[in-house]
Amino acid sequence: MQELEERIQAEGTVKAGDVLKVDAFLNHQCDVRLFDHMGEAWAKHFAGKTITKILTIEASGIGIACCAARHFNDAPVVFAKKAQSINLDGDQYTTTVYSFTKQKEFPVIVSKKYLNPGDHVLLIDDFLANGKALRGLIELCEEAGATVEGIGIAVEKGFQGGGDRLREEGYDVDSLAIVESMDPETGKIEFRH
Ligand SMILES: O=P(O)(O)OC[C@H]1O[C@H](OP(=O)(O)OP(=O)(O)O)[C@H](O)[C@@H]1O
Ligand SMILES: O=c1[nH]c(=O)c2nc[nH]c2[nH]1
Repeated sequence: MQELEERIQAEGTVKAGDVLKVDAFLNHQCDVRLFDHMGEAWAKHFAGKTITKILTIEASGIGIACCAARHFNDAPVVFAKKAQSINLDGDQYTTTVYSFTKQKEFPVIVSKKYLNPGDHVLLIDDFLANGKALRGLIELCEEAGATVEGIGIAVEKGFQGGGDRLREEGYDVDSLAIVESMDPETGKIEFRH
């Protein structure tokens, strides 16, 4: 998606440790017009698939998933929580996920009320790196007996391999920008096309 690639080139910075910082528009300050265009692009890619639910993981996927939902017949958005809470009641699907930016394991929890065997799920997230977050979400869908229809990602870091492993397994992964290489010394960012 040209618009997203241009924003990454203009406003993204490359940090040590394979970190791309795009918090000016994607995952701290949020450009909702861009999010809307991203939703439009996923709706085009996944046209023909019936999506009954959008599933994401807190925190950064939530805003993007909500904007995307407007392009999928206002499908309900469920976000997996990364902490137990007194506000979480009843039966839950749970697993654990290693967080890339926080560098520790988190529980990943969805109430059984909000993910059902009949659901056809679109997974949405801001970043795909090693694929740990998506593995967690896929596991929750498997526990629930829900079908994963596709995966929409804003920025995939292709060199970390998580996306290609999922594609090899047959998942339809639509990443709107795939970073092929990035250099913290020069700041150079190259995309896969
Ligand atoms: O493919 P992976 O290696 O799993 O990396 C991608 C995940 O990493 C980030 O989550 P993180 O917990 O780091 O931060 P967040 O709270 O901003 O969502 C991002 O939002 C994705 O969910
Ligand atoms: O802001 C972010 N930058 C990254 O490089 C990254 N990888 C996973 N999650 C990420 N979030």
